Amino acid sequence: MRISKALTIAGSDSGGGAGIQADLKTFQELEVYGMSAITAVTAQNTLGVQGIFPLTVEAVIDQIKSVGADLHPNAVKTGMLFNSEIIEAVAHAIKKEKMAKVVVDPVMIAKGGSPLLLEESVDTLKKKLIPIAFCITPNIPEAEKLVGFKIVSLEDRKRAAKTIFDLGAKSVVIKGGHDDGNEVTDLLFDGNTYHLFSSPRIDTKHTHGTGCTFAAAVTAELAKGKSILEAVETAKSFIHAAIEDSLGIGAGHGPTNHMAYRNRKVNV
Ligand SMILES: Nc1ncnc2c1ncn2[C@@H]1O[C@H](COP(=O)(O)OP(=O)(O)O)[C@@H](O)[C@H]1O
Ligand SMILES: Cc1ncc(COP(=O)(O)OP(=O)(O)O)c(N)n1
Repeated sequence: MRISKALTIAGSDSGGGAGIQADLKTFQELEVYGMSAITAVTAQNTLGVQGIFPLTVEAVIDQIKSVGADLHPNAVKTGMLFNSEIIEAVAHAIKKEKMAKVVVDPVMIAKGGSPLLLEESVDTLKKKLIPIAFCITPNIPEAEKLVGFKIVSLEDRKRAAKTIFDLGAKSVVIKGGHDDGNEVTDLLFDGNTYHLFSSPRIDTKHTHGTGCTFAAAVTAELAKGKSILEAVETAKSFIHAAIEDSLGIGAGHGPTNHMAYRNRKVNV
């Protein structure tokens, strides 16, 4: 059996809904072998983030090197990177290990408001990581931080996607969860064409880890050799099912159901 492999370079969420945990669950559900390099440990649950403990640059680099030297991932995802030192080291290691198909989820602030990236590190993200991204997946507030203007209309979103593309990413998905309206629309710009992916908005507070899960699904599909268009299409279906069938656990913003997409396929 020839299995596709994906590496996530991200923070650990003790609550299991976001970060490394969400990524590995998503890889597994999409039949991709998952590997991890942890950048920071968070004490976190559905009520918020109670503690953040970044790892040393050496610890992060050694994990990426170990995976690169032996297991050769077909695609890589980055999530919470927390500070400029970690961003620079991760970008350097990815290049040194010649890792391809890098999906950058530019995680900045958790839904509860806790900063998962230092404000002063946004510039490092733009200069060091975006230029090596095959795909970058900001939500609307993250895209606004990257481009420096407000995104209100679809035209603003298209302009922002092109501006981020011009920083060096090969494709850009600006997700629409933070927009309003009865539909949630994600916008993909592949350098030539703008593609829209819409679904009905699910009325729920259980959306913890949606961004991580979506980007991990894109990464898994790219690892299997799918095109960016196919990967985003599957990721959108995966996250929609995961939100719709959410587990209702925890007293706050609960996680999504990473098993939902598979269960639906099994039951058709
Ligand atoms: N209420 C919702 N109903 C349906 N899909 C949603 C909802 N909220 C987010 N999504 C989807 O989840 C993914 C993550 O979106 P978003 O919330 O913008 O990112 P983040 O979790 O990074 O803030 C996107 O694919 C988006 O379309
Ligand atoms: C360790 C860790 N990484 C990333 C996030 C942010 O995840 P996201 O998918 O954007 O979802 P919310 O946390 O914003 O609901 C995180 N919380 N923890």
